[in-house]
Amino acid sequence: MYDANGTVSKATDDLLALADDVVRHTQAVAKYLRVNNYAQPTFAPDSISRSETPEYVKLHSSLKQSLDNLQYLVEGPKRHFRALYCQGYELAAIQVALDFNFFTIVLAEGQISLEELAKEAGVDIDRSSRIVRLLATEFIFREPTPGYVAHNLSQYLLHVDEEIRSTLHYTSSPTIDEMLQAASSTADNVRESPHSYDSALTPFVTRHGLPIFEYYAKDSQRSIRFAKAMAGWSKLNLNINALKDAFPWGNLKGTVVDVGGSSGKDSITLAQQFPALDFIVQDSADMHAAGQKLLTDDIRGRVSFMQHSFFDPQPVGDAAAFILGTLERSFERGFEHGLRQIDLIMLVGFGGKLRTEVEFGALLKQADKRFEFAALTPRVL
Ligand SMILES: C[S@@+](CC[C@H](N)C(=O)[O-])C[C@H]1O[C@@H](n2cnc3c(N)ncnc32)[C@H](O)[C@@H]1O
Repeated sequence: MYDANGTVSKATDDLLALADDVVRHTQAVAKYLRVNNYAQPTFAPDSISRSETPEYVKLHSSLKQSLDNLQYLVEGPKRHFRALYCQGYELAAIQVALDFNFFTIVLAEGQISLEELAKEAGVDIDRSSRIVRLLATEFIFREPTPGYVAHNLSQYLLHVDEEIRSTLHYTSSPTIDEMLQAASSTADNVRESPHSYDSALTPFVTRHGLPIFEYYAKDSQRSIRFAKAMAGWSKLNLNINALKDAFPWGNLKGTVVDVGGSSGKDSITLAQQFPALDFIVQDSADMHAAGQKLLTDDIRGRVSFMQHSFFDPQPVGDAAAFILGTLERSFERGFEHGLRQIDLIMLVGFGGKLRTEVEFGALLKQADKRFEFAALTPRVL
């Protein structure tokens, strides 16, 4: 199977050796949690949080790599494709559950009969039950007694966190037809322009007829959901400690400009931590409407929103720093799957790509030679 450099490693090309690796890495994870007084994960519905320290992320990544290799070796390519091929149908089930509010109808406590769920959702019991039962195999719902549905860990998270629910919804819902539909037009888009691509002709444009942010500019409701989805996306991906630690924010004084900062989640988090700094979040008015709701009293006076397009000259001339929010870090083998997914999201939605540190530095210099590259924050872990 594959080692840290992505090459085939003889040492682990053996079922029992891989199983040993899994045990060894699991022991390391459990020990780290114990020594640092973190709770051990359980299947209890509210066992949601996991440590976000760089040490934990590294241990988790090693374990995951061994688990993935072991699973692949056990199932082989036929079963692997069988599972991959069916993922679209699982997303379809999630779409129905999101559109018909299953995640809010099934409460965080107790259980509800499938009949009642179907009635409240306004969907027949036959299809409601089938959707729930497929999602129960994905740790989303449970059927503790026949005919009754209760939350599982993932449903609990979706029930209590509207931002994460929005992230899932904008990615997968057919009624707000966005990213999943755009992704399904990727091959058509490549056919339209097989040898080059740019931000004007993305799979999103192929599918929806106009670029993503023009699409949002025409629809306030979807735009606000997108802002919430960005906040949820940060929660799913961002190692907030890494963002805080990646740059000596404490040494700065003055104003930090968060360019294309959406609802300002990054700025809000940093403002809570670094009281000497003010933040200006630049984005569209709809993103700001969503951001205003996230402000807490302790930082209200230090985080402001400015409607500004990054294609126009930067009006804040004396900023202490600029945050260019969609930075991703260069690949590390353990994170590669998640990063490669982001790379495709960038292609589908924006005609963009994931850049390594070197590529990003070159891009900044191309924009203006006076830019100094300060730090690349690990955003996807
Ligand atoms: C992918 S989101 C990233 C949000 C946030 N920076 C983060 O990293 O989570 C890109 C953001 O850029 C904003 N945006 C797109 N075109 C823009 C423009 N011309 N000027 C300013 N912001 C823009 C979008 O509204 C959106 O909020």
